[in-house]
Amino acid sequence: MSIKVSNLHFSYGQHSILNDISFVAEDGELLSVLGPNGVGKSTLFRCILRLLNGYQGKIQINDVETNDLSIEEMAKLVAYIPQSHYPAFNYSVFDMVLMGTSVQVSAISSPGKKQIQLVEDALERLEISHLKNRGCSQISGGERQLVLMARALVQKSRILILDEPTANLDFGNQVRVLTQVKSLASDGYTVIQSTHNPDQTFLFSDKVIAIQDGKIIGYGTPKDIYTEELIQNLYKIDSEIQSLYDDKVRVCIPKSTIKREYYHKMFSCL
Ligand SMILES: Nc1ncnc2c1ncn2[C@@H]1O[C@H](COP(=O)(O)OP(=O)(O)OP(=O)(O)O)[C@@H](O)[C@H]1O
Repeated sequence: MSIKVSNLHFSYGQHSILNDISFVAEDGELLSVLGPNGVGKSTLFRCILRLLNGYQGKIQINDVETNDLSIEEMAKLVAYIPQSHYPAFNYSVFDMVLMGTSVQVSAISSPGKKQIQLVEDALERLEISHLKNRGCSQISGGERQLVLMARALVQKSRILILDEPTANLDFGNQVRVLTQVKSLASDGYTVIQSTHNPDQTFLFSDKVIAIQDGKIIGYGTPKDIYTEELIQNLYKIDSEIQSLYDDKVRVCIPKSTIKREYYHKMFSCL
């Protein structure tokens, strides 16, 4: 299922945020959105999810404009996974995930065997079945992020939008969550995520868009766009990008963190 954004402009009042944003995310693609704080990544997601109106341009899912779809139709097509947050109610993990099936059952019927099986399958897929009877406020941030992903999976929407899925997670949980995100894309889901980590973006994404000052300043495969110039333009950081393992990995090193003489010694022998 493809999602296509064409010439999108959005402003909060007089404050222009998104300026002529165009990109496509195809079936089975993990597209990452990079950009500094406050650049408009969440605003872009809110436009796609129809939580914000009043934008100019087109947002299409499989060539149908999202404005022509009802909220129910949108929920069947797109699942949103917000940044991990502390839940207001201590629902069990099982119940929290079960809530994702509400798109498939009518308002007056209760979830049946099919929905319960869906929940069991999603918990198993994300390797969190052992947590199913725990309260959502009694699990870790990383586990909670996986619970939110399981809830999105049972919604059975083929497009997943994740707002900084690894925010506040330790390194191990970041890798676990991103590995699951990547595996969902490999299974044919169309996945769009925002992120603040360029190295991980390089490692896990199929495509990247980089936004600065409301405009796309980089769009393509990670290999094409992950450069020192991009890091300078996005974050105003002078960096050295090192390529490892036949360019399967790139690591960004801020030059200011390396002592001058050590820096020269280290890189003159490469
Ligand atoms: N409801 C709102 N009304 C007015 N301005 C807003 C509103 N929501 C966000 N903004 C502003 O719009 C800009 C973009 O915000 P947005 O949350 O989309 O950025 P972001 O790229 O997701 O940031 P971050 O990486 O920090 O999460 C910011 O300057 C923010 O202050």
